[in-house]
This record gives sequence, structure tokens and C-alpha cells, in this order.
Amino acid sequence: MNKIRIAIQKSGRLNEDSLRILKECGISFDNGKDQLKASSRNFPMEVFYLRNGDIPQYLKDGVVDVAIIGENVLFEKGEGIEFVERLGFSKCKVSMAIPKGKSYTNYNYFEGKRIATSYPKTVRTFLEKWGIKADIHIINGSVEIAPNIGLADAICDIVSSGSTLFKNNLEEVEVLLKSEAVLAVSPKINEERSLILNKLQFRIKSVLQARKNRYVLMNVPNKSLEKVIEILPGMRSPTVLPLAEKGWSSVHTVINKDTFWEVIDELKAVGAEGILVCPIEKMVL
Ligand SMILES: Nc1ncnc2c1ncn2[C@@H]1O[C@H](COP(=O)(O)OP(=O)(O)OP(=O)(O)O)[C@@H](O)[C@H]1O
Ligand SMILES: O=P(O)(O)OC[C@H]1O[C@H](OP(=O)(O)OP(=O)(O)O)[C@H](O)[C@@H]1O
Ligand SMILES: [Mg+2]
Repeated sequence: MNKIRIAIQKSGRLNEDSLRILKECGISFDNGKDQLKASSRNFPMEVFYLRNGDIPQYLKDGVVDVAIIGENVLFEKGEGIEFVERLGFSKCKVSMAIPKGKSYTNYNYFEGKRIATSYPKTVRTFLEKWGIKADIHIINGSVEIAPNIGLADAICDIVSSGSTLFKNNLEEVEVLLKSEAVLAVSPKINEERSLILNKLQFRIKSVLQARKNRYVLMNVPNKSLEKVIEILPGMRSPTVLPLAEKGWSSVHTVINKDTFWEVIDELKAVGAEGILVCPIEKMVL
């Protein structure tokens, strides 16, 4: 039987969340500690554990059909590879940074400078956009140290919390791109495996929707029902069930976790009580 071949990072920042999302999709397989390839027991899928930086080439060659990879790496090395889903984890930026205290007004700062980076194409694209000429020094890790050891005047690297820049006395001055983990697809995927991809995407969407929402139950005096229903931004309209106690109802609905606290405050203000909030495992729209 045909199986979809998915690449995920063997170890590193993307590994754990990539494994988690596939497991939450109900797909079981071995975790790659001792092997570089695992077959799922309950879904037509083979998992390849690879270096993140090598994955774009595997996608281009059609050695794997899909991959979980950072958008930043796709931009850098994955020309012509599309992604079909943003996965909501490993959010970061690829930014230019310079030593703290230097005066910076705009990109002209980089004219004639030495820039250390692991993302040469991303930097080149930025420099070419503004017609700036600079020297790009490619290094594979610990890029932030380069200005301190006299190797470069500026760097371009991943920024998340900003603490690595801070510790190295650097300041972010330009954000070249924003990134998160995505589900990328090989341009060579065949029709049969595209059908398996559709199934995988359907499951991923249900998991991501569920993560964004909470199931909420509350008791509401009937006289407040109309106001409560007005406040609730449910999937369709909330479920309202009578309580054993006369004059009261139980209201059930789904609320986006980002607007959740504001909505709860409003609900309490109009008389909702005993509010329960539960995680949702899957949400099929
Ligand atoms: N500090 C961070 N915060 C959030 N996401 C990050 C951070 N650092 C890296 N990432 C994201 O995770 C991806 C993998 O980063 P990681 O450092 O684990 O691997 P790598 O060393 O770039 O790759 P390889 O697997 O080839 O060794 C990056 O491409 C980026 O998308
Ligand atoms: O803004 P921050 O939250 O400090 O994150 C940014 C740092 O995280 C990544 O390094 P990582 O820890 O993955 O080490 P690596 O260079 O060995 O990949 C990246 O290369 C930055 O150095
Ligand atoms: Mg890293």
C-alpha cells in the first residue's frame, strides 16, 4: 500500500512539537531515538527523522512527500516548495542585529559592512532589495558571537525572546522575516499520496482548531439568558438545557482562548455562575 513519507527534525527545536502534533492526529509510530525511519502502525505514513537544514533538498528531490519545517528554512533553501498549513509553533523572526550603542537610522548602515549569518539567501535578498553592497560571512551556529570576536559588524539570525541578542550586547534593527513551523509539500508528490495528505491535513486542522478553543459550561438564571446568548461568540448558537432547579439553565458553548477572559468577565457581570472551562481534543468544522 502507498504511504505518505513525512520528514521531521531528528532533534532540535522542532522535534518535540512535530511529534506531538502527529500523535494528537492519532498517528502512532516510534519516536526516532534509535532509528532514522519509522512506519506508522495505524496511518499510511512513514516518518523520516532528518536534519532541519537538509529537509528542503529532500522535498525538492521527492525523497519525502511532506515535512514539518520552519518557514525561515523554506525561504532560505526551499525555492519552489509550497506549504499548506501553518502549525502555530516555533514562532521566531530572522533579524539583522548590530552592536548596542551604534547609531542606526536605516538599511544604509549595512553598506560595506561584514555580516555574519547562517541565512545567506535571506540576507542577500534584503540587501539586493535596497541596493546595498556588503560582505556576507556564512557561519553555521553561535552567530551572535561574531561581532564580539571581530569577525563581523552585524549579524542576521533567529530571534525569539531576544535573550541571545541581549547577552551578546546586540540590538535588533531589521526584521527580515517572521517564521513558524509549517507543513511543506514536495512538488513531486503523486496523486495517491496527495489523497493521504488531504486526510492528514484534515486531522491537523481539527487539532489546531481544538487548541485555539475551549469548551465552556455555565449556569444562568433564565432572566439573563438573552444577554448571555448575545455575549457568546459560539460555533453556531449555544446549547441551552434546563437545570433541575426551576428558573435556571445550563449553557454550553465554544470560546476562542484568546478572547476567553474578556468574555468570562462579561458573562459574570450579567449573572452567569459556576463557569467550567474544558480543553477540547479535536474540533471538526
Ligand atoms: N529560539 C527559537 N525560538 C523559536 N523557534 C526557533 C528558535 N530557534 C530556531 N527556531 C526554529 O526552529 C527551527 C530549528 O532550529 P534548530 O536550532 O533546532 O535547528 P537547526 O540547528 O537550525 O537545524 P538542524 O536540524 O539542521 O541542525 C529553525 O529553523 C526555526 O524555524
Ligand atoms: O531570541 P532567543 O530566544 O534567545 O532565541 C534565539 C536563539 O535561538 C537559536 O539558537 P539555538 O538555541 O537553537 O542554538 P543553535 O545556535 O545551536 O541552533 C537561534 O540561533 C538564536 O541564537
Ligand atoms: Mg538553533
